[in-house]
This record gives sequence, structure tokens and C-alpha cells, in this order.
Amino acid sequence: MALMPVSDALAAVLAGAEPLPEETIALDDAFHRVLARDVASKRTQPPQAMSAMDGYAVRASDAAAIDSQLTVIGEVAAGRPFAGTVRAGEAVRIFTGGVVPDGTDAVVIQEDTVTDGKRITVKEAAVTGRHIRPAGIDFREGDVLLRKGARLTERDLALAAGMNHPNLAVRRQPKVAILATGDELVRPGTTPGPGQIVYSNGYALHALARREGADTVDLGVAADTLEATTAGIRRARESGADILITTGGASVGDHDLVQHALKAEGVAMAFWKIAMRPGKPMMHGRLGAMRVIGLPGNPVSSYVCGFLFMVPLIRALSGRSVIHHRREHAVLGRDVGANDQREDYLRARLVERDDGTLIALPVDHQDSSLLANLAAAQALLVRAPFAPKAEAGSPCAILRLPL
Ligand SMILES: Nc1nc2c(c(=O)[nH]1)N[C@H]1C(S)=C(S)[C@@H](COP(=O)(O)OP(=O)(O)OC[C@H]3O[C@@H](n4cnc5c(N)ncnc54)[C@H](O)[C@@H]3O)O[C@H]1N2
Ligand code: MOO
Repeated sequence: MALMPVSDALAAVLAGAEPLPEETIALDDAFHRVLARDVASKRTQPPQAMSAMDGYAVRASDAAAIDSQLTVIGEVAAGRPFAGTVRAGEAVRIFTGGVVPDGTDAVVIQEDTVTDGKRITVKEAAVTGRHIRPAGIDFREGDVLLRKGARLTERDLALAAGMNHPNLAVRRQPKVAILATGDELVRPGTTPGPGQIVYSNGYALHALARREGADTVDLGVAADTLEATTAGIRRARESGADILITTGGASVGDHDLVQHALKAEGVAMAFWKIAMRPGKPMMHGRLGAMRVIGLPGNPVSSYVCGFLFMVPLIRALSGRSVIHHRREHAVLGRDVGANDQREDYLRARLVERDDGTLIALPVDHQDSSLLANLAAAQALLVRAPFAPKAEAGSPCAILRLPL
């Protein structure tokens, strides 16, 4: 079977991936959730002109000259406005956040005044508008300041609160079930027997899925039997997973059973094998409503494929407006050889030069079993199929790995 280009594989994974249904949740629970609707302000902020400083609200024309004297006729603090109107020769004591009283148009900070009972002497000329936040300077009722598809930051939450929204309409979080396969796998903390390998793939994949806002379900490790693999797939369906990620058993060996088990369960296969390194034996299909991504077992392959395919799929199902990783320009830090038909994703370190240029330095050993240099890498350097050899200093494309 011909290998599928990476871009076609990604398009197949994303085909029909519509945002999950919306739900309304409390603002307290909304951090990092994805908005299902635009959010318009329910109020104008500030609702009235307010003082930005502690001092005296005055009529600027009364206090334009140094040593002007004014009579303090009242006080206004945040939440306690002044009822009257300020006339010529008068001032009102005001505190930060206080509503600027009618008749006044400037605030003189208290450091610029000398107080003598109810009289103040102005030591710095008042200027119209100075130290006053006009009504609506932040936003006005009806302003749409948060957009559908945005993943809410902590700053967005403060803004939503300021706009007086106690609840927000967000998308349901995708549920990602992760099933590892392999007789040889033991959990960290155990002493591996001969030939055994410590399970690692799932740790990166769970964390990566959660970082993207998914809920994850750990289906553990299935032994290399059709029964165990099938049981794992069924548990994924029972858990209501939107996405099933399998790792291992994706290749052509006698113990690579994932595809057999999926087919027996009725999967509609979209593809198996892509023109990519690492990650060639990746597969994708649908089992009812559940999308299945079968990742290769090699730890780097599983992570790179998870990063390139699972992440955009989670984003699409979450209703995010931006689902694709952003390619950045960098400069090769060393020579690289000509590429074959597989698009290469080389683990690379990044160095930023003083002028801001990014240097991408591919690590020496790109074998897909090497976890240490995956952890040390800061980016994937993308090499197109059949790219000719390139020398240090030539431009290249990178995808930054999450920090
Ligand atoms: N004859 C061929 N052999 C292979 C091909 C091929 O095209 N023809 N492709 C190779 C490529 S490329 C990859 S990638 C691997 C993928 O194989 P599998 O998906 O079947 O992976 P496994 O054999 O199950 O495991 C590979 C390797 O990774 C270790 N592993 C598996 N799961 C985990 C885990 N959860 N945590 C840590 N390590 C894990 C496993 O022990 C193996 O060492 O196939 C090549 N072969
Ligand atoms: O795709 Mo495999 O990941 O080349 O080792």
C-alpha cells in the first residue's frame, strides 16, 4: 500500500470533526475551556467616570492656578457616590474608584494639596480630565470581547467576570481513552524481567491530551492477544470516549494485533501507514462515533504522532478556532542529508541568536526509541519528502514542542 502524505493523513483525521455539544458552566470552572459562543458585555465599564487616584475632585477652571483655594463639601469613596453637585470654589474629597461628582472634571492628587480643615490649597495646577477614567473607557455594554473558539485564559476569566457573566457557554471536553498494548510492558517502579520495557508512552500522551483540554481515561496495558486488545477497545467505547488512542502493535509483526482487533469490532479504516518518520505505521479509522488513532509503539513515534494528529483532533472537537500547529522559520544549525519519501520530523534543540534568529540543531541520533533526546528537544524540524541535502545556515521549518 502506498504511504499516505502527512497532509492527507491529517485531513483524514480531521474530516467531519465538528465541535462537541455546548454546555453552560460556572466561571469558576471555565479556565482553559473553549467558548461555544461570542461573549458580549452586559455592562459598561466603568459605568460612570471614576477617579484613578486618591485626592480631590475639582472644577479644573477653579484650580488652574497654583495656590487656588477650595472648600471641601463632601467625600466620595469607591461604592459611595456623592449626591450633590460641585459648584465654583468647591471640591470633594475622592478616593480611587470613586464616582467623579457632578460638576467636577479633574482630580488633584492629595500629594499636590495642603489641607487646613475644610480648606485645601492646590499646589499643582488641575488639568481637565486628569486622573479621571471616563465611563466606558474599558468596554461598553454590547461590546463582543471574547470570541467563540477561544480557549479561556486566566485573563479572559477576569474579563468575563467584569462583563458580568457568572456562567459561560463552552464546548464539552473531548474524552480521550488511551490503550497501550504489549506483553513486554511493565509500570514504572517495578523491576523489569528479561526483555521487559518500562511503560512510558501513555504518560506523555495523557499529559499532552490534558494540556489540550481533553479528559483522559487510562485503559492500561493490553497483552498481545486479540481478546485482550478487543476487551480494551470495548472498554474505550463503554467509557464514551470520543477518541481512542492505542499505542503499539501497529506494525506488521505477528504480535501487532491492534488493526485486527479494530477490524473485527467493525472499524471503518481511513488509512494505515503514512509517509512520515517517525510514525510510519500509524493508522486511523472510526468505530461508530469514536475516532481511533493507532499510534506506533516506539516512544518517539507515539509522541510525535500524538502531537501532530491527536492534538489538532482534540482542538477541532473542542471547537477551538485555531487547530493547527504553527510552523516557524529557523536556520539549520548543522548540515542535513537528502530525505527519502517520508516527511521527516527531526528532534531538534533551539538556540536563539541575539538578532532573534532561531537556530535548529537536530540531535545526533534520531532513532524512534530514544526518550532522552525527545525530552531534550525543543522543536521538531520538518523535512519535506525528497528534500535535497541542506547545509548549516539554510532556512528550515520547525514546530515548537510544548514547554
Ligand atoms: N518489517 C517491518 N517492521 C517494522 C516496520 C515496518 O514497516 N516493517 N515499521 C517499524 C516502525 S517505523 C515502527 S514505528 C515500529 C512500530 O511498531 P509497533 O507499533 O508494532 O510497536 P511495537 O512493536 O508494539 O513496539 C515498538 C517498540 O516500542 C516499545 N513500546 C511499545 N509500547 C510502549 C509503551 N507504551 N511504552 C514504552 N515503550 C513501548 C516496544 O517495547 C518496542 O520496543 O515498527 C517497526 N517495525
Ligand atoms: O515510524 Mo517508526 O517511528 O520510523 O520508528
